[in-house]
Amino acid sequence: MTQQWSAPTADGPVDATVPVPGSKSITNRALVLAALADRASTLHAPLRSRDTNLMVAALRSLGVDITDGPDGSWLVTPHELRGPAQVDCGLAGTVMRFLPPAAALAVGEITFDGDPHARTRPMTTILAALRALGADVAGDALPFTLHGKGGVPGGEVTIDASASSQFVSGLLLSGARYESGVTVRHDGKPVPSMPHIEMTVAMLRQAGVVVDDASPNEWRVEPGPIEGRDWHVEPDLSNATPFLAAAAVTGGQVTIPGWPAETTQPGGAARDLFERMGCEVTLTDAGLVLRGPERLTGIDVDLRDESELTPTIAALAALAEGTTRIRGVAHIRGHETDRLAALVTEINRLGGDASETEDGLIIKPRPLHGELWRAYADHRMATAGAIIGLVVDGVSVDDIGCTTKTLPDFPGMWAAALSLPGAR
Ligand SMILES: O=C(O)C1=C[C@@H](OP(=O)(O)O)[C@@H](O)[C@H](O)C1
Ligand SMILES: C=C(OP(=O)(O)O)C(=O)O
Repeated sequence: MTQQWSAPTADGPVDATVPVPGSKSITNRALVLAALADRASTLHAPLRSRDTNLMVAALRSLGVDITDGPDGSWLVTPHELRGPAQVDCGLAGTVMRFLPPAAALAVGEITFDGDPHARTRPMTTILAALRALGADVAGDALPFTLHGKGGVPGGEVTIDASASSQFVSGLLLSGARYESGVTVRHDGKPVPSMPHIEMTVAMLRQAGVVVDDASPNEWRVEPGPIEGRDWHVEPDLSNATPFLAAAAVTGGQVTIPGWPAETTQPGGAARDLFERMGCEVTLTDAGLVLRGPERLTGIDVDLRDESELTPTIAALAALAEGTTRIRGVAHIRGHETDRLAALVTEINRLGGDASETEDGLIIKPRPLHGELWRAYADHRMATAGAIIGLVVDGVSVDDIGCTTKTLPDFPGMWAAALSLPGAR
Protein backbone atom coordinates (compact mmCIF):
# COMPACT_ATOMS: atom_id res chain seq x y z
CA MET A 1 0.00 0.00 0.00
CA THR A 2 1.40 3.41 -0.93
CA GLN A 3 1.71 6.06 1.75
CA GLN A 4 1.73 9.78 0.83
CA TRP A 5 4.11 11.84 2.97
CA SER A 6 4.49 15.59 3.38
CA ALA A 7 8.21 16.19 3.16
CA PRO A 8 9.30 18.23 6.19
CA THR A 9 11.10 21.51 5.47
CA ALA A 10 14.17 22.32 7.52
CA ASP A 11 13.74 25.35 9.72
CA GLY A 12 17.51 25.93 9.77
CA PRO A 13 20.78 24.16 9.05
CA VAL A 14 20.43 20.42 9.71
CA ASP A 15 22.88 19.37 12.43
CA ALA A 16 22.81 15.65 13.17
CA THR A 17 24.68 12.42 13.65
CA VAL A 18 22.97 9.70 11.63
CA PRO A 19 23.85 6.02 12.15
CA VAL A 20 23.01 4.27 8.88
CA PRO A 21 22.04 0.55 8.69
CA GLY A 22 24.16 -2.03 6.87
CA SER A 23 24.90 -2.16 3.16
CA LYS A 24 22.28 -3.86 1.00
CA SER A 25 24.94 -4.98 -1.46
CA ILE A 26 27.26 -6.48 1.16
CA THR A 27 24.39 -8.11 3.09
CA ASN A 28 22.87 -9.86 0.06
CA ARG A 29 26.28 -11.04 -1.18
CA ALA A 30 27.16 -12.37 2.29
CA LEU A 31 23.81 -14.20 2.50
CA VAL A 32 24.37 -16.00 -0.81
CA LEU A 33 27.98 -16.87 0.03
CA ALA A 34 26.93 -18.09 3.50
CA ALA A 35 24.18 -20.25 1.98
CA LEU A 36 26.68 -21.92 -0.36
CA ALA A 37 29.45 -22.24 2.22
CA ASP A 38 31.07 -25.30 3.78
CA ARG A 39 30.01 -24.36 7.32
CA ALA A 40 27.92 -21.84 9.25
CA SER A 41 28.47 -18.09 8.94
CA THR A 42 27.41 -15.09 10.99
CA LEU A 43 26.42 -11.78 9.47
CA HIS A 44 27.08 -8.96 11.92
CA ALA A 45 25.06 -5.74 11.53
CA PRO A 46 23.31 -6.89 8.35
CA LEU A 47 20.75 -4.67 6.67
CA ARG A 48 17.25 -5.77 7.63
CA SER A 49 14.99 -4.28 5.01
CA ARG A 50 12.74 -5.50 2.22
CA ASP A 51 15.56 -6.48 -0.21
CA THR A 52 17.50 -8.45 2.38
CA ASN A 53 14.41 -9.96 4.03
CA LEU A 54 13.38 -11.23 0.59
CA MET A 55 16.81 -12.83 0.17
CA VAL A 56 16.51 -14.49 3.58
CA ALA A 57 13.00 -15.75 2.82
CA ALA A 58 14.12 -17.14 -0.54
CA LEU A 59 17.13 -18.95 0.92
CA ARG A 60 15.00 -20.38 3.72
CA SER A 61 12.51 -21.67 1.15
CA LEU A 62 15.44 -23.49 -0.50
CA GLY A 63 16.35 -25.18 2.79
CA VAL A 64 18.97 -22.84 4.25
CA ASP A 65 18.71 -22.36 8.01
CA ILE A 66 18.82 -18.66 8.96
CA THR A 67 18.22 -17.65 12.55
CA ASP A 68 18.32 -14.34 14.40
CA GLY A 69 21.35 -13.96 16.61
CA PRO A 70 21.76 -11.44 19.39
CA ASP A 71 22.22 -7.78 18.35
CA GLY A 72 20.43 -8.20 15.05
CA SER A 73 22.95 -10.61 13.52
CA TRP A 74 21.98 -13.48 11.24
CA LEU A 75 23.34 -16.99 11.74
CA VAL A 76 23.32 -18.88 8.43
CA THR A 77 23.71 -22.66 8.37
CA PRO A 78 23.94 -24.09 4.85
CA HIS A 79 22.11 -27.23 3.76
CA GLU A 80 21.76 -28.89 0.39
CA LEU A 81 19.48 -26.62 -1.64
CA ARG A 82 16.17 -28.11 -2.73
CA GLY A 83 12.90 -27.18 -4.41
CA PRO A 84 10.06 -26.95 -4.93
CA ALA A 85 10.12 -23.28 -3.99
CA GLN A 86 8.58 -20.01 -5.06
CA VAL A 87 10.91 -17.05 -4.84
CA ASP A 88 9.53 -13.51 -4.51
CA CYS A 89 12.19 -11.09 -5.79
CA GLY A 90 10.15 -7.97 -4.94
CA LEU A 91 11.94 -5.22 -6.86
CA ALA A 92 15.39 -6.33 -5.72
CA GLY A 93 18.01 -6.56 -8.45
CA THR A 94 20.30 -8.41 -6.06
CA VAL A 95 17.68 -11.12 -5.46
CA MET A 96 16.62 -11.57 -9.09
CA ARG A 97 20.25 -11.66 -10.35
CA PHE A 98 22.15 -13.31 -7.45
CA LEU A 99 19.73 -16.06 -6.49
CA PRO A 100 19.04 -17.95 -9.77
CA PRO A 101 22.72 -18.93 -10.22
CA ALA A 102 22.67 -20.36 -6.66
CA ALA A 103 19.23 -21.96 -7.05
CA ALA A 104 20.50 -23.78 -10.15
CA LEU A 105 22.51 -25.94 -7.72
CA ALA A 106 19.31 -27.15 -6.04
CA VAL A 107 17.25 -30.21 -6.84
CA GLY A 108 13.68 -29.46 -7.90
CA GLU A 109 11.53 -26.81 -9.51
CA ILE A 110 11.97 -23.19 -8.41
CA THR A 111 9.80 -20.37 -9.72
CA PHE A 112 10.79 -16.69 -9.57
CA ASP A 113 8.51 -13.66 -9.72
CA GLY A 114 8.43 -10.14 -8.31
CA ASP A 115 6.71 -6.76 -8.25
CA PRO A 116 4.99 -5.57 -11.45
CA HIS A 117 7.95 -3.38 -12.44
CA ALA A 118 10.42 -6.16 -11.63
CA ARG A 119 8.99 -8.04 -14.61
CA THR A 120 10.40 -5.34 -16.88
CA ARG A 121 13.93 -5.25 -15.42
CA PRO A 122 16.64 -6.77 -17.67
CA MET A 123 17.12 -10.51 -17.00
CA THR A 124 17.63 -12.15 -20.43
CA THR A 125 21.43 -11.91 -20.28
CA ILE A 126 21.89 -13.76 -17.00
CA LEU A 127 19.24 -16.41 -17.75
CA ALA A 128 20.83 -17.10 -21.16
CA ALA A 129 24.24 -17.30 -19.45
CA LEU A 130 22.90 -19.83 -16.94
CA ARG A 131 21.55 -21.95 -19.79
CA ALA A 132 24.94 -21.75 -21.54
CA LEU A 133 26.58 -22.98 -18.31
CA GLY A 134 24.27 -26.00 -18.20
CA ALA A 135 21.30 -24.92 -16.07
CA ASP A 136 17.73 -25.64 -17.11
CA VAL A 137 15.84 -22.32 -17.09
CA ALA A 138 12.55 -21.61 -18.86
CA GLY A 139 11.89 -17.91 -19.54
CA ASP A 140 13.77 -14.72 -20.31
CA ALA A 141 12.40 -12.39 -17.65
CA LEU A 142 10.40 -12.59 -14.43
CA PRO A 143 8.38 -14.76 -13.97
CA PHE A 144 10.55 -17.75 -14.90
CA THR A 145 11.12 -21.32 -13.75
CA LEU A 146 14.35 -23.09 -12.99
CA HIS A 147 14.53 -26.91 -12.98
CA GLY A 148 17.35 -27.62 -10.56
CA LYS A 149 19.39 -30.74 -11.31
CA GLY A 150 21.50 -30.68 -8.16
CA GLY A 151 24.57 -29.28 -9.92
CA VAL A 152 25.79 -27.03 -12.74
CA PRO A 153 28.58 -27.96 -15.20
CA GLY A 154 29.80 -24.32 -15.45
CA GLY A 155 32.68 -23.27 -17.73
CA GLU A 156 33.08 -20.23 -19.96
CA VAL A 157 30.44 -17.75 -21.00
CA THR A 158 30.51 -14.45 -22.89
CA ILE A 159 27.82 -11.92 -22.01
CA ASP A 160 26.96 -8.27 -22.62
CA ALA A 161 26.83 -6.85 -19.08
CA SER A 162 26.33 -3.23 -20.14
CA ALA A 163 22.77 -3.25 -18.76
CA SER A 164 23.85 -4.34 -15.25
CA SER A 165 26.98 -5.33 -13.36
CA GLN A 166 24.74 -7.68 -11.38
CA PHE A 167 24.82 -10.19 -14.27
CA VAL A 168 28.55 -10.63 -13.67
CA SER A 169 28.31 -10.57 -9.86
CA GLY A 170 25.49 -13.13 -9.85
CA LEU A 171 27.45 -15.66 -11.91
CA LEU A 172 30.68 -15.15 -9.93
CA LEU A 173 29.02 -15.52 -6.50
CA SER A 174 27.91 -19.10 -7.20
CA GLY A 175 30.59 -20.04 -9.74
CA ALA A 176 32.95 -21.75 -7.28
CA ARG A 177 30.24 -24.36 -6.69
CA TYR A 178 29.95 -25.20 -10.41
CA GLU A 179 31.83 -28.32 -11.55
CA SER A 180 34.29 -26.38 -13.74
CA GLY A 181 33.97 -23.07 -11.92
CA VAL A 182 33.08 -20.16 -14.16
CA THR A 183 34.78 -17.76 -16.54
CA VAL A 184 32.69 -14.71 -17.44
CA ARG A 185 33.75 -12.48 -20.34
CA HIS A 186 32.06 -9.18 -21.08
CA ASP A 187 31.64 -8.06 -24.68
CA GLY A 188 29.74 -4.81 -25.26
CA LYS A 189 29.53 -1.21 -24.09
CA PRO A 190 31.28 -0.52 -20.76
CA VAL A 191 30.04 -2.41 -17.70
CA PRO A 192 28.39 -0.02 -15.20
CA SER A 193 28.83 -0.07 -11.43
CA MET A 194 32.28 -1.72 -11.59
CA PRO A 195 32.95 -1.20 -7.86
CA HIS A 196 30.10 -3.63 -7.24
CA ILE A 197 31.97 -6.30 -9.22
CA GLU A 198 35.10 -5.46 -7.23
CA MET A 199 33.00 -5.95 -4.08
CA THR A 200 31.96 -9.40 -5.35
CA VAL A 201 35.55 -10.39 -6.11
CA ALA A 202 36.80 -9.08 -2.75
CA MET A 203 34.11 -10.97 -0.81
CA LEU A 204 34.73 -14.20 -2.75
CA ARG A 205 38.43 -13.94 -1.87
CA GLN A 206 37.55 -13.30 1.79
CA ALA A 207 35.63 -16.60 1.62
CA GLY A 208 38.72 -18.41 0.32
CA VAL A 209 37.64 -18.59 -3.33
CA VAL A 210 40.31 -18.20 -6.02
CA VAL A 211 39.36 -15.44 -8.45
CA ASP A 212 41.41 -14.10 -11.36
CA ASP A 213 40.36 -10.61 -12.43
CA ALA A 214 43.71 -9.58 -13.92
CA SER A 215 42.37 -9.10 -17.47
CA PRO A 216 39.86 -6.33 -18.14
CA ASN A 217 36.31 -7.54 -18.72
CA GLU A 218 37.13 -11.13 -17.77
CA TRP A 219 36.65 -12.90 -14.45
CA ARG A 220 37.66 -16.48 -13.60
CA VAL A 221 36.34 -18.24 -10.48
CA GLU A 222 38.04 -21.57 -9.73
CA PRO A 223 35.86 -24.43 -8.52
CA GLY A 224 36.20 -25.14 -4.81
CA PRO A 225 34.62 -24.65 -1.42
CA ILE A 226 33.27 -21.33 -0.17
CA GLU A 227 34.33 -20.87 3.44
CA GLY A 228 31.80 -20.06 6.14
CA ARG A 229 32.96 -17.05 8.17
CA ASP A 230 32.03 -13.96 10.14
CA TRP A 231 30.87 -11.14 7.87
CA HIS A 232 30.98 -7.60 9.27
CA VAL A 233 28.64 -5.47 7.20
CA GLU A 234 29.65 -1.82 6.62
CA PRO A 235 27.01 0.94 6.81
CA ASP A 236 25.26 1.50 3.48
CA LEU A 237 27.10 4.49 2.06
CA SER A 238 24.60 5.07 -0.76
CA ASN A 239 21.81 5.17 1.80
CA ALA A 240 23.88 7.70 3.75
CA THR A 241 23.80 10.18 0.86
CA PRO A 242 20.28 11.62 1.43
CA PHE A 243 21.35 12.44 5.00
CA LEU A 244 24.61 14.02 3.84
CA ALA A 245 22.50 15.91 1.30
CA ALA A 246 20.37 17.28 4.14
CA ALA A 247 23.45 19.11 5.44
CA ALA A 248 24.52 20.03 1.91
CA VAL A 249 21.26 21.82 1.01
CA THR A 250 20.73 23.57 4.37
CA GLY A 251 24.31 24.67 5.10
CA GLY A 252 24.29 22.28 8.05
CA GLN A 253 26.54 19.52 9.36
CA VAL A 254 25.88 15.77 9.29
CA THR A 255 28.11 13.01 10.66
CA ILE A 256 27.80 9.40 9.50
CA PRO A 257 29.43 7.12 12.11
CA GLY A 258 31.33 4.03 10.97
CA TRP A 259 32.24 5.39 7.52
CA PRO A 260 35.02 3.03 6.35
CA ALA A 261 38.40 4.49 5.39
CA GLU A 262 38.51 2.00 2.51
CA THR A 263 35.56 0.40 0.80
CA THR A 264 34.39 -1.27 -2.38
CA GLN A 265 30.99 0.41 -1.99
CA PRO A 266 30.43 2.90 -4.79
CA GLY A 267 28.85 5.17 -2.19
CA GLY A 268 32.43 5.86 -1.08
CA ALA A 269 32.60 8.22 -4.07
CA ALA A 270 30.04 10.46 -2.36
CA ARG A 271 32.88 12.15 -0.48
CA ASP A 272 34.41 13.48 -3.67
CA LEU A 273 31.07 14.28 -5.32
CA PHE A 274 29.82 16.37 -2.40
CA GLU A 275 33.18 18.18 -2.24
CA ARG A 276 32.96 19.03 -5.91
CA MET A 277 29.53 20.52 -5.30
CA GLY A 278 31.00 22.83 -2.66
CA CYS A 279 30.73 20.87 0.62
CA GLU A 280 33.50 20.37 3.14
CA VAL A 281 33.95 16.66 3.83
CA THR A 282 36.28 15.17 6.46
CA LEU A 283 36.80 11.63 7.68
CA THR A 284 37.23 11.85 11.47
CA ASP A 285 37.25 9.36 14.36
CA ALA A 286 33.53 10.12 14.78
CA GLY A 287 32.78 9.23 11.16
CA LEU A 288 32.35 11.15 7.93
CA VAL A 289 31.53 14.79 8.65
CA LEU A 290 29.95 16.90 5.92
CA ARG A 291 29.47 20.67 6.19
CA GLY A 292 27.19 22.26 3.63
CA PRO A 293 28.12 25.46 1.76
CA GLU A 294 26.07 28.63 1.40
CA ARG A 295 25.19 27.61 -2.17
CA LEU A 296 25.86 24.30 -3.92
CA THR A 297 27.51 24.40 -7.33
CA GLY A 298 26.56 22.30 -10.35
CA ILE A 299 29.05 19.74 -11.69
CA ASP A 300 29.83 17.83 -14.86
CA VAL A 301 30.22 14.23 -13.74
CA ASP A 302 30.36 10.65 -15.03
CA LEU A 303 28.43 8.45 -12.58
CA ARG A 304 28.82 5.15 -14.44
CA ASP A 305 30.72 3.59 -11.53
CA GLU A 306 28.36 4.88 -8.85
CA SER A 307 25.14 5.06 -10.82
CA GLU A 308 22.94 4.33 -7.79
CA LEU A 309 23.88 7.82 -6.51
CA THR A 310 22.21 9.52 -9.51
CA PRO A 311 18.89 10.39 -7.78
CA THR A 312 20.70 12.05 -4.84
CA ILE A 313 23.06 14.00 -7.12
CA ALA A 314 20.15 15.03 -9.35
CA ALA A 315 18.21 16.34 -6.33
CA LEU A 316 21.24 18.38 -5.24
CA ALA A 317 21.70 19.63 -8.80
CA ALA A 318 18.11 20.87 -8.92
CA LEU A 319 18.95 23.10 -5.93
CA ALA A 320 22.44 24.16 -7.05
CA GLU A 321 23.83 27.24 -8.75
CA GLY A 322 24.97 26.51 -12.31
CA THR A 323 24.29 23.62 -14.65
CA THR A 324 24.89 19.96 -13.76
CA ARG A 325 25.57 17.37 -16.41
CA ILE A 326 25.41 13.69 -15.38
CA ARG A 327 26.93 11.23 -17.87
CA GLY A 328 27.49 7.47 -18.19
CA VAL A 329 24.20 6.25 -16.71
CA ALA A 330 22.07 5.13 -19.66
CA HIS A 331 21.55 1.77 -17.93
CA ILE A 332 19.62 3.29 -14.99
CA ARG A 333 16.62 3.30 -17.29
CA GLY A 334 16.50 -0.37 -16.15
CA HIS A 335 16.75 0.31 -12.40
CA GLU A 336 13.76 0.30 -10.00
CA THR A 337 12.10 2.61 -12.53
CA ASP A 338 13.40 4.44 -15.59
CA ARG A 339 15.33 6.84 -13.37
CA LEU A 340 16.26 9.26 -16.15
CA ALA A 341 12.64 9.74 -17.21
CA ALA A 342 11.43 9.83 -13.60
CA LEU A 343 13.95 12.46 -12.48
CA VAL A 344 13.22 14.70 -15.48
CA THR A 345 9.45 14.43 -15.00
CA GLU A 346 9.49 15.08 -11.26
CA ILE A 347 12.08 17.90 -11.24
CA ASN A 348 10.17 19.64 -14.03
CA ARG A 349 6.82 19.09 -12.28
CA LEU A 350 8.26 21.21 -9.44
CA GLY A 351 9.15 23.95 -11.95
CA GLY A 352 12.75 22.86 -12.53
CA ASP A 353 14.71 22.54 -15.76
CA ALA A 354 15.89 18.97 -16.31
CA SER A 355 16.35 17.13 -19.59
CA GLU A 356 17.43 13.69 -20.64
CA THR A 357 20.47 12.96 -22.80
CA GLU A 358 21.40 9.66 -24.43
CA ASP A 359 23.34 8.62 -21.32
CA GLY A 360 22.30 10.95 -18.54
CA LEU A 361 20.78 14.26 -17.48
CA ILE A 362 21.26 18.01 -17.79
CA ILE A 363 19.85 19.98 -14.87
CA LYS A 364 19.82 23.77 -14.92
CA PRO A 365 18.97 26.05 -12.01
CA ARG A 366 15.42 27.32 -11.84
CA PRO A 367 13.29 28.14 -8.75
CA LEU A 368 11.19 25.18 -7.58
CA HIS A 369 7.73 25.16 -6.03
CA GLY A 370 5.84 22.63 -3.90
CA GLU A 371 4.05 19.79 -5.72
CA LEU A 372 3.48 16.07 -5.49
CA TRP A 373 6.75 14.18 -6.15
CA ARG A 374 6.18 10.71 -7.53
CA ALA A 375 8.48 7.92 -6.40
CA TYR A 376 7.51 5.24 -8.96
CA ALA A 377 8.04 2.61 -6.21
CA ASP A 378 11.74 3.60 -6.27
CA HIS A 379 13.35 4.13 -2.87
CA ARG A 380 15.96 6.52 -4.26
CA MET A 381 13.34 8.60 -6.09
CA ALA A 382 11.49 8.90 -2.76
CA THR A 383 14.58 10.08 -0.89
CA ALA A 384 15.42 12.52 -3.72
CA GLY A 385 11.98 14.09 -3.17
CA ALA A 386 12.68 14.33 0.56
CA ILE A 387 15.96 16.19 -0.11
CA ILE A 388 14.23 18.78 -2.30
CA GLY A 389 11.37 19.08 0.20
CA LEU A 390 13.82 20.22 2.87
CA VAL A 391 14.15 23.60 1.18
CA VAL A 392 11.06 23.79 -1.04
CA ASP A 393 7.76 24.28 0.81
CA GLY A 394 4.85 21.98 0.02
CA VAL A 395 6.57 18.93 -1.49
CA SER A 396 4.83 15.59 -0.81
CA VAL A 397 6.17 12.19 -1.80
CA ASP A 398 3.42 9.89 -3.09
CA ASP A 399 4.89 6.67 -1.70
CA ILE A 400 7.41 7.04 1.11
CA GLY A 401 6.77 3.39 2.04
CA CYS A 402 8.91 2.23 -0.89
CA THR A 403 12.01 3.37 1.03
CA THR A 404 11.69 0.14 3.05
CA LYS A 405 13.41 -1.51 0.06
CA THR A 406 16.75 -0.63 1.65
CA LEU A 407 15.96 1.34 4.83
CA PRO A 408 13.58 -0.05 7.48
CA ASP A 409 12.49 3.40 8.73
CA PHE A 410 13.48 6.28 6.47
CA PRO A 411 10.74 8.67 7.73
CA GLY A 412 11.81 8.07 11.35
CA MET A 413 15.49 8.58 10.55
CA TRP A 414 14.66 11.76 8.59
CA ALA A 415 12.56 13.16 11.44
CA ALA A 416 15.35 12.38 13.91
CA ALA A 417 17.95 14.07 11.68
CA LEU A 418 15.72 17.15 11.51
CA SER A 419 14.97 16.97 15.28
CA LEU A 420 11.24 17.02 14.54
CA PRO A 421 8.85 16.69 17.50
CA GLY A 422 8.16 13.04 18.24
CA ALA A 423 11.27 11.86 16.40
CA ARG A 424 13.16 8.97 17.89
O1 LIG B 1 25.62 -5.52 -7.13
C1 LIG B 1 24.99 -4.70 -6.46
O2 LIG B 1 24.81 -4.81 -5.25
C2 LIG B 1 24.44 -3.51 -7.17
C3 LIG B 1 24.89 -3.21 -8.43
C4 LIG B 1 24.42 -2.02 -9.17
O3 LIG B 1 23.54 -2.46 -10.18
P1 LIG B 1 23.71 -2.04 -11.74
O4 LIG B 1 25.01 -2.56 -12.21
O5 LIG B 1 22.52 -2.67 -12.38
O6 LIG B 1 23.67 -0.54 -11.76
C5 LIG B 1 23.74 -1.01 -8.27
O7 LIG B 1 23.16 0.02 -9.01
C6 LIG B 1 22.72 -1.70 -7.37
O8 LIG B 1 22.10 -0.77 -6.54
C7 LIG B 1 23.42 -2.71 -6.48
C1 LIG C 1 19.65 -0.06 -8.50
C2 LIG C 1 19.35 -0.32 -7.22
O1 LIG C 1 18.86 -1.48 -6.71
P1 LIG C 1 18.82 -3.01 -7.20
O2 LIG C 1 19.72 -3.73 -6.26
O3 LIG C 1 17.39 -3.41 -7.07
O4 LIG C 1 19.32 -3.04 -8.63
C3 LIG C 1 19.50 0.73 -6.18
O5 LIG C 1 19.36 0.39 -4.99
O6 LIG C 1 19.75 1.91 -6.51
